Parts: sequence; C-alpha cells; structure tokens
Amino acid sequence: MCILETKNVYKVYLDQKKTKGRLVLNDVSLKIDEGEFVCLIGPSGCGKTTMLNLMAGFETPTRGEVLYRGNPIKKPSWERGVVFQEYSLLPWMSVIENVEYGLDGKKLSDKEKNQIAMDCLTMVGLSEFIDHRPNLLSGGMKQRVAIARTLAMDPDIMLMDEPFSSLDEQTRRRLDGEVCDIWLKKQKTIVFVTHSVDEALLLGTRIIMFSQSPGEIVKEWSISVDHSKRDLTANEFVSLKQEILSTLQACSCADNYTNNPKMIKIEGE
Ligand SMILES: Nc1ncnc2c1ncn2[C@@H]1O[C@H](COP(=O)(O)OP(=O)(O)OP(=O)(O)O)[C@@H](O)[C@H]1O
Repeated sequence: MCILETKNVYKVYLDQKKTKGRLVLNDVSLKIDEGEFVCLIGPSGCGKTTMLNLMAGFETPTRGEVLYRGNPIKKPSWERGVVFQEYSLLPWMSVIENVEYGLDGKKLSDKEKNQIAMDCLTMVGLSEFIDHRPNLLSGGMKQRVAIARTLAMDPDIMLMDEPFSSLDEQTRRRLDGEVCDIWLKKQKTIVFVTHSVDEALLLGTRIIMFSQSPGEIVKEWSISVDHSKRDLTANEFVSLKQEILSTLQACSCADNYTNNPKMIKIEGE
C-alpha cells in the first residue's frame, strides 16, 4: 500500500528579490509503499535533502503534490520522523531527557514517556548511558540517541538525511546494521539519503537515483536479496555497483549547475 507519493513535483527556491528562482526539483513523481527501504542517491546539490524536506513537511512544492496516505502534506507531523545529518541533540539535557523531550507533544504520563524512551535507548544499545550529557558521547552514540528519539515518536515512516556521513567507516557500518534491524523489527518504512553507493546497496530495497540539478529521477533499482545475505563482494553486487556508479558518473558530468543554474521567472511577480 502506498504511504508516500510525490506527483509531478517541482521545487523552485526564490532569489532574494523574489523575482527569479532556481529550479531544484524538476517534475519528480514517485511512489513509496509501506515497508520499503528506499535510498535516494545522486550528485551533490541535486535536491535529495529538498525531496526529504518536502516529504517531512518542512517545505512545500512549488508545483505538484506530496501526499501522505493520499492526503497532501501541509506541515511536519510525528507520523514522519526525521533523522538529520547533524545530531541535533539538546546539550543541556541528558540522553534520556533528549528522547523524552521528543514525546512532549503526545498525551502520555511521565512514566509512560520514560518507559518508551528507555525501550528505544535499549534498542540502540544505550541503556547504560541514559544519564550522560551529549558532550560525553561519541559521534556514533549521539546519532543513536537521535535515532532513539525519532523511534520513540513511533512514526510510520522514518526520513533519514545522510545520518551517518560524518562517522568513521566502521561506526557507519555498525549503525547501518542497527537501522536495518530496526527496519526489520519495527516494520517501518524508511527513506534514506546517502552519498554512499555501498550503503545504498547494503540497506535499500529500492535505490532511486536523481540527476544533476535540477533533480529528476534518472533510474531506479530494486534489490530483493535478504539483508542478512548481502555481500558486496558477490558478483551480482559488484556488477550492480558498477552500473550504479557509471550511471552516477554520467549524470554528474552534465553542465555544472552551480555556475549555470536553471533560473525560472516567477509568474505574477
Ligand atoms: N532553503 C533554500 N533556499 C535556497 N536554496 C536552497 C535551499 N535549500 C537548498 N537550496 C539549494 O537547492 C539545491 C539543492 O539542495 P539540496 O540540499 O536539496 O541538495 P542535495 O542533493 O541534498 O545536496 P548534497 O548531496 O550536497 O547534500 C542546492 O543548490 C542548494 O543550494
């Protein structure tokens, strides 16, 4: 069943005078079904974060529609939990307070909030660090807290924007595995932005590639291999990676958008 859909979405960011705008997403239509693990990849600046922000409700499309369970997304909602690239923890709060804080909008007793926060922190392996302040945690641990905070909200869909890109390779792989476990155990839908083709191959049930800006969907791949059986050195993964990398290279070689952005005149301005 479709949980999230973008229908012919265009996104233009206006310049300061608001007379012209930069086209960032160009007619993007996609459907995400419940339970999918969708990875978005593409050249830098192609609009992946913008896409995620539209799905979260932080941005609205200039033209087209973004639908959650068939209804237009008008604002952020706990049903669509976001994990950002930076840890975004409140430094004056302890680990458990950071997770409980996310539950403030829900009608729950303090005891219930505490129990949910504890369960989620246990799930990400931080039950022994609940009283620590964020500054005492490693980058990987901070990102685990951020994941626990999003999980605590029990969202339908988790939107993750390069959540592990600032971590070392080993920690990143471990956290990839943990997200995969969460996806399996909690049966969430996940949309995950990454620059790493390996990460997309390890995690995605579908990989969607965007073109050089203005972003359009270039190609997508479905991966049905069980996560526990994914071996990036196996022939099928080596050739898939090669195919994805050459597609990425081809669409990154287009005219340099930064020097030559597609400007749109805004009607009526
Ligand atoms: N709020 C904004 N106002 C104006 N321009 C913006 C805004 N947000 C993003 N942009 C521009 O839109 C383009 C796409 O940005 P976006 O962050 O969505 O791309 P991305 O694919 O996620 O990039 P990266 O892979 O480098 O993180 C960029 O040129 C960026 O400068």
